[in-house]
Amino acid sequence: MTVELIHVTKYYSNKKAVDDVNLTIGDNEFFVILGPSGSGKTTLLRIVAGLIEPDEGEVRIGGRRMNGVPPFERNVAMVFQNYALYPHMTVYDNIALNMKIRKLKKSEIDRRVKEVAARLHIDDLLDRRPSQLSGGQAQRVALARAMVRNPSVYLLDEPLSNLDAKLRVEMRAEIKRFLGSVGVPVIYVTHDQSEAMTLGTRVAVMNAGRIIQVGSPLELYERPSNVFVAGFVGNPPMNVIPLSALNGVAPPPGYERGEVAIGIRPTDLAIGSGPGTSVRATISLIEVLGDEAVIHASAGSIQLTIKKELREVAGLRVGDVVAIGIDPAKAHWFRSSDGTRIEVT
Ligand SMILES: Nc1ncnc2c1ncn2[C@@H]1O[C@H](COP(=O)(O)OP(=O)(O)OP(=O)(O)O)[C@@H](O)[C@H]1O
Repeated sequence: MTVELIHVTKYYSNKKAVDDVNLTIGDNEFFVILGPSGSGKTTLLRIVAGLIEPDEGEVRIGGRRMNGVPPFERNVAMVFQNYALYPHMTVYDNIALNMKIRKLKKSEIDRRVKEVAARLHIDDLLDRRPSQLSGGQAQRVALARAMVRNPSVYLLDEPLSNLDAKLRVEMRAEIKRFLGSVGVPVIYVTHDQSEAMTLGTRVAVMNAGRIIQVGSPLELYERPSNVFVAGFVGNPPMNVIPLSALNGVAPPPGYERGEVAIGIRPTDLAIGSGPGTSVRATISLIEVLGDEAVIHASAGSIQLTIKKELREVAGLRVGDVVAIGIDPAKAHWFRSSDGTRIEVT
């Protein structure tokens, strides 16, 4: 089964919430749509589900045109941000409902509910109602309900957004384990780049209704196609500095200094002099993140973010003036005019 979106556009009033999206998502793909709030991710997912009709373009599932086909005929399983469990039903009945509607045998329903509940460690919760569940338990019930269905495609809309950090990481692993090899496309929407990078076999970065770049997590990280992707993928974001503000680094061949910006990942900056050039900067903030630290420093109008292992920077204090080494071999280059990437070979 593949999911194809061909020139899909959706307007709200005269604003394009989804703007000419073209994607083909294959079997066995765990496809993540990553973008900031309001970029059109949910609208796109709902178009695949059939909950919203596009104004232009075509949706195909398994090669069949789906425009005008109601959601229940598309055989998609959707897990919503807020779980959308039926409050008056037990966990068991919430999971079983779709199979009851499809008139499966009672014994078969019972077998499948118990099997999926055991896999998701919710087998002791089957008699409870949704109001008696924690967020993480409710999330697993919503997932279980989707997983008993053998759908043509799984659609998940920020299913982990209500969980605390620890449970989110645990659930991420469970989702990857259960849905990573189901043999049908999984489309997963998130605004969290670390979730996208750990879950996705491919990731589409979306902004203002448009797909900005599609690639593997590594491709997006190593070759962001523009400044937006460079700033959205990777934590903390890449440093992007107009070259006119930086002495000692030459622009790429064929460009003037004023035409380009240099991008350097926080992990690629050196503290102290390294290969390349260096700038003197004053440390304004030190954030300790477990065994790593993020140092914020300013050099005139330039703000820099540097990420290092904690033990490497243990002696530094706010207010210290340090040399920050910028190695052009680690640089990404972007056109100042439109933010697009310049390939330097
Ligand atoms: N029913 C609607 N009527 C009018 N505008 C809408 C409607 N639904 C969404 N929009 C607008 O369409 C754009 C895309 O919204 P959408 O919910 O798809 O974004 P999103 O990327 O999923 O955001 P979030 O991460 O905040 O859920 C936004 O500008 C939003 O305000």
